[in-house]
Amino acid sequence: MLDADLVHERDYVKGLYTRLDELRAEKRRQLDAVRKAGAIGSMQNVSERDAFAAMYEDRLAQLDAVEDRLVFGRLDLDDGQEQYIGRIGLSTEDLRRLMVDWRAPEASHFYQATAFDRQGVRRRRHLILQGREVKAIEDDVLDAGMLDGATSHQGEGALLAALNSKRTGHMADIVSTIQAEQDRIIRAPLAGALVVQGGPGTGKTAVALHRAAYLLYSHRERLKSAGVLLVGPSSSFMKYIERVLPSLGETGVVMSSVGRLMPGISAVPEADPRVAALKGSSRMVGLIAAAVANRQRVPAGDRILDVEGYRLLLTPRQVRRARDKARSTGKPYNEARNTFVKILLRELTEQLQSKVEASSVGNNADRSYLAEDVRQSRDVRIAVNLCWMPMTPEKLVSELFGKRSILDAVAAGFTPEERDLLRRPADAAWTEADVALLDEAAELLGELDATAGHEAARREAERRRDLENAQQTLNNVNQALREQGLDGVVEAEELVAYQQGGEARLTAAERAVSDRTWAYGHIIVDEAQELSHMQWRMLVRRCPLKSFTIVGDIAQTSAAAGASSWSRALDPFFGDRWALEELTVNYRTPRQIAEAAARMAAAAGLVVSAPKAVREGRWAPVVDRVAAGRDPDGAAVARLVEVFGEELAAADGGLVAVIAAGALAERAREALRGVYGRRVGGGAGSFEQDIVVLDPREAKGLEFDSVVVLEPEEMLDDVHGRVGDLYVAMTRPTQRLRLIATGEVPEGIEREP
Ligand SMILES: Nc1ncnc2c1ncn2[C@@H]1O[C@H](COP(=O)(O)OP(=O)(O)OP(=O)(O)O)[C@@H](O)[C@H]1O
Repeated sequence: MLDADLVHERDYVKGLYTRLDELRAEKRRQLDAVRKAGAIGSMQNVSERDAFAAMYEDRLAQLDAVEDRLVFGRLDLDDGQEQYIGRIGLSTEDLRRLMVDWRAPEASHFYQATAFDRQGVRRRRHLILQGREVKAIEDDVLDAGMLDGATSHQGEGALLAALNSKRTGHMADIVSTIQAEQDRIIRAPLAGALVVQGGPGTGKTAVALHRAAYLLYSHRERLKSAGVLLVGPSSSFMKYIERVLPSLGETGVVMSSVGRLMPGISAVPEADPRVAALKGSSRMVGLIAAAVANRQRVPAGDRILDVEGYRLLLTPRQVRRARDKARSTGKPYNEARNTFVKILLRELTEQLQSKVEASSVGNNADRSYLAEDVRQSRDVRIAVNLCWMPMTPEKLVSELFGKRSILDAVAAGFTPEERDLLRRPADAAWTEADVALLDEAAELLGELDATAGHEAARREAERRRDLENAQQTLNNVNQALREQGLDGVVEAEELVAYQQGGEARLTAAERAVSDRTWAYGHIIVDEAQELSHMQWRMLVRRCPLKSFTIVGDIAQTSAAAGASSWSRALDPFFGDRWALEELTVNYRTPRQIAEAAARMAAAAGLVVSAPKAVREGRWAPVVDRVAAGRDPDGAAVARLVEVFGEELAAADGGLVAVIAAGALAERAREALRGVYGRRVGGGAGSFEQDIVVLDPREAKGLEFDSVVVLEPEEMLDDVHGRVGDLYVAMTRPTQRLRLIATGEVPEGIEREP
């Protein structure tokens, strides 16, 4: 028999879905009306109608995105009120509130209240839904007085149910079970830099994403036009998290991996850690600056230039004076070049004028064409360019690392070995380490096209005009709707609010990604420990207000140029103006596995903040020792194939990952493909399959039901990786871990306390 509470909640939740359906129907009606409005002639033109149609489609998509687990909580307050908490706010037509948005201030009690600090909450109820139906309810009674005669509900807690659920290859939101320490971080003030340190599985990524949604909700005014940027380590990671924000009703966050922050460039990882370390170091600041300065040259001697048959003289002194004047403008290289060119052209024109006058005595005809003659002269153009070449970041960096003579001229402080590491063929793909250098160069070079600034101003003016037109359209649309008897369906305020919000979404998300110089209102960095000094420079440039949320785990650093301490990484940019918060509970990895990983790390000398695991696992880590024979890698892979059926069975339809370093990963993938065919994916973007083979760096930030690590000892040596890599690999599973080793098993893994 269903108890009365469950019946009550089912009724209430049914009502919420009914209201959601009504709103959807209303939006659909508005959409149809706007489409028809064009036909009756009140709309100004088709593009306006399309703009409004797009607006309603967008609204509908938002309402559709919150279908799953629309509501998840209820608070019973001291004053007798009941408050339902869900993905969005909902009210009745006469504005009686039915459900509070989880990001609203009053919803924070749902996540924060405890028996010791009740915050006016008597009871917190979790509603566990399947489809649209309440399957179970679970109460935290905070006010002891309520326990008398009250029913208590058994069953798996909402949190444990979420943690035990099968992984899908895409991250899910945690909005219904955010824990208090996470909630405090999500709702932390916008200003300043907040660093969130936490061991594996503590929900750093989840917190980062929910914080993005929270900030956009509660600081919409400030962030709507500047936007929020969320940066992750790789494109596979961005793919893994891409569904979370839409499920929270947010589509306005710009998401990018560090390798994609320069518009038009899609970088590959830097294969050689020594190169990554060198290109990430602060020494590159001086090198790039020197490379830029090197492109301004004073000729060794006088040059004779032919202009329309007249011989003009360009002296080193002239060039030096023009260069110094241009530099003193303080403008970037390409913009200062305009000053340089103007000065030289003027001086050469004066020379030409004297010569022309000397050769045609008494003729004072218009000489204005002379300046044009000088400008058009091939000799002059070559001479000016040799002194100060217009430059793109790509050309500068490509020639710096591609031409030995240029590198030797500017890299005095670098050893020959270091110069060898910096060399790259001109046609090589740009790497993630290069991107930060290109950005540094772009900053020093400025716009290549002198008219680019004007172009931006023109676009801005156009955008403002569009906005005004849109306001005008608003009135027309309402008029059109009224004519169809739909009076009042579209509120003017609603449309204006949408227009502002919609316009912001377009500006922040679409304009920002194509503009290197875009200044974001806030930047959230995930796996921040991986960033090099040069990458930090690139990010800080994109948020002059220095409003940052920085999440990561120093112990998981694997990038050669990554951080070994927050202070060392951040002090150069934020001084002591950053606050540190810590997450202390591991929600992913079962206790036995988390402890083995922490013991291994400690034995290998890595200091880790090992969080407390929230769950006991069904399995201790399985260690499989295999005779190495003549081909150890072959033996490990053979064993993998042999036991893989067992792992699939244990994962019971969930995801199984094989993590191996270097060439071994490729071999394992081939072997598994031989047996499981297309079920086996590898590397970035393959998480639709239920078997994935990855190297530890690709596995960063991801999780799987079951994980097999091949040759763990190999991940500890410097060739294949660092302790952090094995630590990352071992902490990916939500259920089960197996290690296959032909040699030593790293110390600490097998020893139970
Ligand atoms: N409050 C929560 N409720 C439910 N699940 C949670 C909660 N917090 C974290 N999780 C889950 O724990 C797992 C780990 O979270 P997340 O990936 O954000 O951790 P992380 O700290 O970024 O880990 P890592 O540093 O190892 O990559 C995810 O499956 C996430 O959904």
